[in-house]
Order: sequence, then C-alpha cells, then structure tokens
Amino acid sequence: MVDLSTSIAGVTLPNLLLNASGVNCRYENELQQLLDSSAGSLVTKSATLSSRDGNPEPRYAPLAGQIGSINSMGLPNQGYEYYLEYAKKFDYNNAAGKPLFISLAGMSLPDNKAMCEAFRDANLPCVLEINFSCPNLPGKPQLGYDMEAMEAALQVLAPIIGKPFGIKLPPYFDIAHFDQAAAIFNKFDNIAYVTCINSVGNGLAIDWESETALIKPKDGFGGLGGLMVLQTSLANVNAFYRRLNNGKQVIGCGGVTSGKEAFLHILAGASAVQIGTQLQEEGTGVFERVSKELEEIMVAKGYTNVEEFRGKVKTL
Ligand SMILES: O=C1NC(=O)NC(C(=O)O)N1
Repeated sequence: MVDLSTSIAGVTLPNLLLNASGVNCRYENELQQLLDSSAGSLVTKSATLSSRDGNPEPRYAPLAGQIGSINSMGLPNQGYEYYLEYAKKFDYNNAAGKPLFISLAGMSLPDNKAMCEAFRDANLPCVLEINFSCPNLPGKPQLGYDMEAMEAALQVLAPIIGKPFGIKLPPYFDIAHFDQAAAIFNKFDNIAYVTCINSVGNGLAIDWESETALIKPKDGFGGLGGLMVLQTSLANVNAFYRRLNNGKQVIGCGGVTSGKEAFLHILAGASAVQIGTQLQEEGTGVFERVSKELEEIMVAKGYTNVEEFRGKVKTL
C-alpha cells in the first residue's frame, strides 16, 4: 500500500491530487463533485470582487491529438462573497479530511486587499491562493510578470492575510526571472507555497480546414494548458523548488494526464499536483485513475510515500 498524502501550508491532503483553479470549480455543485471524487482537496475558481460573466464564447477548446487546450475564459466567477459563504459553511472536519483552497484574482490591488481583509476577518481554516497570473483579461498585463508590482502587492497583502498562503504563478522562461521571483517570495515568511504554472499565456490555436481561430476572445489568443506545457511546468516547479527557502513548497500544475506526469511533478519537487485540462476533458474520474496509475508507478519503483522521491530528480 502506498501513501499519497501530503501537507501544504500546514493542512493535510489525504491525496496530493486536486483540481487546477478554474476547472470544475465555479459553482457549489461542481465543488461538491470534486469533494465526492478521489481528489484530496479542491480549489475554487479565482474570485474577483464582483461576479463576472467572463469573455464571449467559444472561449475554451481542446487541441487536436489531445496535446492540450486553449482558453480565454476571462475570470467568469460568482464574486468573492459566494466563495466566502461557501468557505464559511464548508465542513473542515469532513470524513475524507479534505482541506479547502480559495483562489482570489482581484482586478486591482484595492480589490485584492478588500477580498483578503474579508477572508482574514472571517478567520476560516481555508488556505488562500492569490492568482497573479490570469493571461486572459484584455488590456491587463499579468502581475506575475511585473516583479516590482508583484512585490508591492505582496507587501500589502501578505501582512493582511497573516497566515500561510499560496501564489498562482505564470510560467517563467528565463533563469533570471526564476531568480528574481524567488528572491521576492523568500522575503515573505507566510508565503507557504507557489503553484506553478498557470496557463502559458497568449497562444493562438487555428483550425487549418476552416482557417479560423478556435476561440473567440482576443482574436483567438488564449492560455495554453495540457500535455504540451508539461516540460515548461516541470521546469518552473523545479526552479522554485531549488530556490525557495524556509520550508516554502511548490504545487505542480500543467500537463498532468496520467500517473506518469504526476510522478514527474513530484520528482521535480511538487508537494501536491493540480489537474486542469485533463479534468476538463475527462471529468472527476481522472483523480481515481491518476491516483491508481501513480500508485502503480510507486510500487514498481519501491516507493511507499512521496517524500522518498519528492524533488529527487537526477541531473547528468
Ligand atoms: O488564471 C487564469 N488562467 C487561465 O488560463 N484562465 C482563467 C480565465 O481566463 O479565467 N484564469
């Protein structure tokens, strides 16, 4: 028997697999589906101050050959108070022992400040994941790519949040950016983890027969996810695993379609693993399948728990 449990930001997950924020997590019924699945936890759709319809449809499409997906959802969500109410009535002592993560993506620093203050005042056991990386808001650059602005935001938000929290990061592609971003995060004791990665921003998927972009928003430009971003995701997971100190952890997200990619994320340093595109395409049964596949890999390799190989990717 192998143990897939983990702990993140001081909370225990009976299974290290959970959804990527944004997939199957906007509405309470979807969140219940995640709770009823084999996932070890759940994270809500990134919330803004007010509810949003998001971008015009079609705004999500799988890519041919199951290599991934493109999306430009535009942060459609019920508004942060919906998720605050959900967090207030969430059963933190549920039989399955599943903790709750809440994703926040304020459209401005004052918005993020107001939402973080509301969650602070509610004093709930849920863990906040601040999304600095939505690539799909027309005219709004990702905070994760503006190091000064990201640090300034953290100087405001970290003290308000007070307790351990996480940050959802965009993919970085330059070693200097890994260095700069990690140096910023290491300044804040209550940054407990980073989630790497959000979608690879502003790809363009075109159907060759119709000669048309697959999605409507932003002339077809959207965030790329799925198997095609696996290697970028593994690099970001490992880069921050190597650079973050004082027990800060990494949640891996990107390209997990089977136990094999989940295993690779753990090998790269991930303490938990989020599934997005494959959850969107397969449904919540993906958690049982990937768990079983991961367990089979661990048994075959003689591992009994993930700490035995987490972060132990070998180099030549
Ligand atoms: O942070 C996000 N990442 C994405 O890839 N899409 C969603 C969105 O567009 O709402 N948000």
